[in-house]
Formats: sequence, C-alpha cells, structure tokens
Amino acid sequence: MTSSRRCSRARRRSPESSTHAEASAPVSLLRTRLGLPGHDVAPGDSVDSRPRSPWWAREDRMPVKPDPPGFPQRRCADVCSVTAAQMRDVQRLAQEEFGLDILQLTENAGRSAALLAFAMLGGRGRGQRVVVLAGGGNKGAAGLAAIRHLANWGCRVEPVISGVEEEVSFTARRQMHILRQSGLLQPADLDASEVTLEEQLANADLVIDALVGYGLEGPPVGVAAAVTRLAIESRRPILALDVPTGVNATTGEVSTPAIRAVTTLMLDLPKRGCLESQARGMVGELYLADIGIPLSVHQRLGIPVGQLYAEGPIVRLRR
Ligand SMILES: NC(=O)C1=CN([C@@H]2O[C@H](COP(=O)(O)OP(=O)(O)OC[C@H]3O[C@@H](n4cnc5c(N)ncnc54)[C@H](OP(=O)(O)O)[C@@H]3O)[C@@H](O)[C@H]2O)[C@H](O)CC1
Ligand SMILES: [K+]
Repeated sequence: MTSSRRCSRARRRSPESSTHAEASAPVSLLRTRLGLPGHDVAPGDSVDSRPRSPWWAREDRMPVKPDPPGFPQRRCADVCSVTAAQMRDVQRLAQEEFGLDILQLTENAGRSAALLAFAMLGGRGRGQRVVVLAGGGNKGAAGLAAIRHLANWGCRVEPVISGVEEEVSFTARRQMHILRQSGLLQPADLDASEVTLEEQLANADLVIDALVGYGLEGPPVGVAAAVTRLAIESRRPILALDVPTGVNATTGEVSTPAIRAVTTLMLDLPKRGCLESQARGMVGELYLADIGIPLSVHQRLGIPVGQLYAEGPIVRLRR
C-alpha cells in the first residue's frame, strides 16, 4: 500500500523527470514547463547564495509581527501536546460520533488562520498582499478558506495551488469551487509558472504555508517541494498552518526542503513535533487555535485540555 502510494505520487508530481532524479531536482519542475534553464538547489545549499531583491520586489512592504499582541498566553509546559496519530483519533471521533463535518473543521481552521494573519499584518487589510500556498489535503483546504476571509477584510490574496484539482481532497475542491465562484481563483492560479510565483512571493507582505501538515509522508516531493523551495528563497515572512511543511508533526524531524516559519498556528492541540528542539528554528512563534472540536471529544480520549481556551479561541504559547 505504502509503496504503491509513493509510486503514484512520484508519477503524478513529476511527469517531466525520471523517478530517481525527482527527489534531487524538484525546483526545475515548474521551470521545465517554461523551458527555462535549471535552477537546482542541492540539499544543504545556503539560501544566502540566491540573489536578493529582484527588480519586481516592492520596497513599500509593511513589516509583519511574528508575535502579534492581544491574545491570551499559556506556557508550552502547561499544555498537553499530541502526535499526528492522536490528532487523527480526535478528528475521527469528532466526525464519526459527534457529527462534526470535516468541512466545518477546515473552515474553522481557515478562519483562525485568517484572524492570526490579519493580526500579524497589524490589523489592517488594505494594501496588504498575502500569498497562500495551498496543498491538496485538509491543510490546503484550511488555507483556501483563509483566502476568502482575508479578501473580505481588504487584503489582496493570491492563491498558489500545488495540486491537480481532480486529485485533491473534497474539502480542498469545495474551497476551490467557492473561490472560483467568488472571483478569487483564476485559471492562471492553477498553473502558475515558477517566475510568476517568484514575483508573487517577492511582493508578498505575508506568505501562508498551507501545503502539507500532519499528512506529510517522507520529505516533500514534486510541486509541493518546488513551491517550498521558492518560498524559502523569497525570504518573506511565513505563517505556517499546524506544522511547517517538511516538519514531522510527531517527531519534529526536519526534511529538506522544509518551510521556516516566523509563526506557526497549530490547530486544536499542539503537535508534539513543533515543540521538539530540532524543529524550533522552523516553527517560530507558536499559537494555537480552537477549531470547534468539543472538549468532551478530548475527554473521551483522555487528553486533558482543561481551560486552554477559556480566555479566547486563539492562544499564544510561550516556551
Ligand atoms: N483536527 C485537526 O487538527 C485538523 C487539521 N486540519 C489541517 O489538516 C491537516 C491534516 O490534513 P490531511 O488531509 O490529513 O493531510 P495534509 O493536508 O497535512 O497532507 C495531505 C496532502 O499532502 C500531500 N503529501 C503528503 N506527503 C507529501 C510529500 N512527502 N510531498 C508532497 N506532498 C505530500 C498529500 O498528497 P497525496 O498525493 O498523498 O494525497 C495530500 O495532498 C493538518 O495538519 C491541519 O493543517 C484541518 O484543516 C482541520 C482539522
Ligand atoms: K488526503
């Protein structure tokens, strides 16, 4: 099962490259489409060697706050953290026995992400550009939901879709449908070239990483890896949803490539991997959002949540 999954992933994600070359040269994927020369970054290469400020980069960007004030605070040590497997159990129970719909959970996740992003932007939407990198799973669906909220609040939001629409989860597909009907997703967003993406990133005030969360299997490959590398090279501030792409939610193991976030908004409960010391440089400031899973779901599974959200639905975690 696992190996056939992986084969189909390699096939789907990297039609232009041979299977064994794929892991080392994902960035050339989008470039290949454009017929441009290669642009490979070897694992361990310093991103400092990349040229800074290209001609299209805006000079008038507002600084974002990685640690916006106004949220209640908790100490990491006082909050119970979970593995990806425990989180899946919570989600399964919430859906199968309590009747919550995954669309509700992803919507709440996306709205929480939008609220924190808005606070990071200083509580002002007009004139702010946000780029949302969306994958094909429920993390992607949450990022896509965030686009609609941030657009309503005056931001200019650009979606970057890293999956083939027919293959993404139904939650992501539903959010894509809503965005398309709202005029927030254009045909060109589904097939952005590397150059377009570099330009979008260079002009972004804030980037939201909604590529791959606790569903990560092995190091990021294919388009998700290519987009991750471009986001790293752009040096723009990144808000990661749940766990930065490329970081293992349970162990904290950091793959190449992996998103280095200024802020990570974990959903429902802290993911153990985000609190591990090896992931520290990747997660940045830590926040936690209630996504509407009843406390009794956690209680049933013996996970003590206590008064975690008693002062508000988004909490800042201090180390
Ligand atoms: N209860 C919660 O905590 C909730 C969390 N939410 C968010 O959803 C994710 C978990 O969602 P899930 O759909 O299970 O998985 P992900 O979205 O994290 O990842 C699946 C997609 O990622 C692709 N993938 C997996 N491994 C790789 C890889 N090595 N390289 C590239 N791409 C990869 C996978 O592709 P497939 O081809 O395998 O299908 C999927 O497209 C959680 O982290 C939160 O962010 C919900 O929003 C609400 C509930
Ligand atoms: K999935």
